[in-house]
Amino acid sequence: MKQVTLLGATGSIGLQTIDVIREHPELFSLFAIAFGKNTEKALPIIHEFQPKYIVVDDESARDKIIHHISYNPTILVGSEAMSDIASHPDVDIVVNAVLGSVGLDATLEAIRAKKQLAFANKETLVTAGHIVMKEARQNGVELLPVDSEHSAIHQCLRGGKAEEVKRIIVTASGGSFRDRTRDELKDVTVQDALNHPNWSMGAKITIDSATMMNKGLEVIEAHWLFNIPYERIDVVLHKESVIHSMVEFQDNNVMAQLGTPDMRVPIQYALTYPDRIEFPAGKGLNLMKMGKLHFSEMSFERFPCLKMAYEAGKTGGTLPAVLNAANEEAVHLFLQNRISFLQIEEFIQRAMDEHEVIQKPDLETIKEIDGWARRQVKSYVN
Ligand SMILES: NC(=O)C1=CN([C@@H]2O[C@H](COP(=O)(O)OP(=O)(O)OC[C@H]3O[C@@H](n4cnc5c(N)ncnc54)[C@H](OP(=O)(O)O)[C@@H]3O)[C@@H](O)[C@H]2O)C=CC1
Ligand SMILES: CC(=O)[C@@H](O)[C@H](O)COP(=O)(O)O
Ligand SMILES: [Mn+2]
Repeated sequence: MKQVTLLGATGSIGLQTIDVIREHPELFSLFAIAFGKNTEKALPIIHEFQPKYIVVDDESARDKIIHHISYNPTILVGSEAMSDIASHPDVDIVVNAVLGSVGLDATLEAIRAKKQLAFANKETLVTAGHIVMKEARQNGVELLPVDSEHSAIHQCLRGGKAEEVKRIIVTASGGSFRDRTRDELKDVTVQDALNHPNWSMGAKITIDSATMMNKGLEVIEAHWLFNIPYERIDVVLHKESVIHSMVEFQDNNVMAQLGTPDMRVPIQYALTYPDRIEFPAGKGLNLMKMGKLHFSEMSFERFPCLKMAYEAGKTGGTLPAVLNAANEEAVHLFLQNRISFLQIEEFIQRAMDEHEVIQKPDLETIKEIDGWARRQVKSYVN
């Protein structure tokens, strides 16, 4: 029986991880959970699985749950406690499904404690990929991707050697506004942007899909996970999200991974790796029913966020941390109806332009710059 720590239990990936654990009670036990503020979603999980440790973001969340619990878990508050449950000696697998760069310390602690790490928290790798991957190498830990594209690439690479890879082809659905021109983006609403054509996901990543920043973050994530230079990572528009990504090898063979848009599939893959087991609650892919699959060229003019991400990734140093933090803050402001959709990209570009890049930053510098970028973006609104 594997003991699991689930960070971000109340989110979209968190709840789908719970589904996978529920399907396989003989394999997985929920040892610890962390979440932010959503006590309504947390309480049913706590009642059903009775995790030994519960970590919440602040005191008010703890006060809301404490009188509804009928056993004696340890309840802790704050990000340090999140690192503690990610590195607890009794834990076998850590699922990092927290949103944003706030997941960074817990990722590093899980790696240092040599845990099997099922990894959804892409912002961590964008912000501090060089530090995370160095720790992973030193501790002999492989990050098992949960992100559907990276799970696809991981599966395509199985048995292959990195030097045999010609390029990675990451597929992009195009997001909520894929059929609109830039002119048609001026007055779009939050509600419009949250309407992803294929996937049901958390709010922030759904907005990232609409701006194409999600793909930008994923290009940087792929660079770090698979050690591939940016020049050999391409993005192609594929509106059905059936091919989750592809790998082209030196001999022109192309491996693709296909499946229904169901995140429980890559989550289970990361939990059971290197084995594959049944997932009775899922549906198989029916290509006859789909009929056709479509592909078209990506445009940096239509989707400038992708261009910014390539630029940040290639420049390296602190620029990806600025890209990520500025994006997190701008998306937050858009979700609060305080800025327009097109101001998201405008604010990210401005923060990047105002930043003087520091190469090979340490963790402290990264955190400082992350804070700086967030303050800059907030200041653009006033
Ligand atoms: N959703 C998807 O299908 C996919 C998501 N991903 C990645 O997975 C990650 C999670 O995404 P998603 O599930 O959509 O996001 P959600 O917004 O749905 O969930 C985020 C989770 O993180 C928790 N959280 C946020 N801040 C804190 C904090 N300071 N301390 C502790 N917990 C915190 C939230 O708690 P609470 O809500 O209780 O405040 C919630 O449980 C992201 O990095 C995303 O890019 C990747 C591929 C697909
Ligand atoms: C499910 C998943 O992994 C998301 O990151 C998804 O890929 C978003 O789709 P697009 O960014 O391609 O719209
Ligand atoms: Mn993805």
